[in-house]
Amino acid sequence: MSTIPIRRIDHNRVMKQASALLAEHQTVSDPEFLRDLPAAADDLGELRPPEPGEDFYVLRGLRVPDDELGPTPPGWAQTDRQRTAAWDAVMLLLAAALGRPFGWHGQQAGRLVHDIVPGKGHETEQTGASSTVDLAAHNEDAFHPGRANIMLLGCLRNPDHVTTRAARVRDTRLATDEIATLSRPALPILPDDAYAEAQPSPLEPTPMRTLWHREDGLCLRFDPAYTPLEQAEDAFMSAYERLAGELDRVSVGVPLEPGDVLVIDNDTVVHGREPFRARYDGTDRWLKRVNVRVPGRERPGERGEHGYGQRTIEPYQVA
Ligand SMILES: O=C(O)CCC(=O)C(=O)O
Ligand SMILES: [Fe+2]
Repeated sequence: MSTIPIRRIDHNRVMKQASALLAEHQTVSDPEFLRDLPAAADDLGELRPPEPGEDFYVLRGLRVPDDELGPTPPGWAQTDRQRTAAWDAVMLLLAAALGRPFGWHGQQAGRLVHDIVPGKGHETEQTGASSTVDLAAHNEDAFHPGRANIMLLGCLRNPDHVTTRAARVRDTRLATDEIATLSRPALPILPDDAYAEAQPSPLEPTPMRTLWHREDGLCLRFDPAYTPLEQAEDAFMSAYERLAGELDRVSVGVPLEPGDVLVIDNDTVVHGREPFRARYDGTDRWLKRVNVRVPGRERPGERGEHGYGQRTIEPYQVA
């Protein structure tokens, strides 16, 4: 259970589409870029979404010319977006071949492609900008009913071979009563530190299910760092700890290399990252992240949740 599924991707084919889009449009935030994206993604050919048994995988084959990237920015807001426009385009092409990329009003200025770099002062947070702490296994944006179905993490740079981790809930072994306990709404999950203006939210926290079911099997909604576990009842807490232990047991280390794109089913897989020491000298680890919605994938138990007032940005439309 410790191997990482790898799917090959053709560098020239993807780059040809990315270059063609960027030749027409200056930046990936052009509305026309997004208008032309679906057709360009179609031309990439079939990209299979994560599926049961392979609900995360690494797309490998893209080559990143390190000297063309420029220095790793000290924070997402300092990214030279012109210089990495090709990689933003690549990430959006892959995302559009799998579903519909979207953003968040409250994250990274609403951008569709997030830059994940270690940030001074954020070392011990439970967010992508941290470094010295173990980033605990979590579903992305678990606090929100509109979170991604699929998440892409593309690696531009990872000089110290820092390991991302992924764990599938369907590999865990839990007792029937533990599954039943975790399938009842119990505790809320609160907005994470990447949503600074949502904290504290004036809205009443919503009790949420940790485990739930999709047509094809068990799913989870898990983010212990933002769950007020001190409010848990004993039976819930022991089931939750069992789940956390099992996720740890089945987790797989994914040391992303430049050009790798990790594709994760955000309903069945949690991800985290080992601690590392940031360099803050322009050579740091640098990932690009895109959230993807798969139309028709409902989470029935979550209808009506307020999502703490956080709103998605969904400019990507398929004709
Ligand atoms: O840095 C990583 O490998 C993962 C960070 C993370 O959880 C994220 O960007 O959502
Ligand atoms: Fe994450």
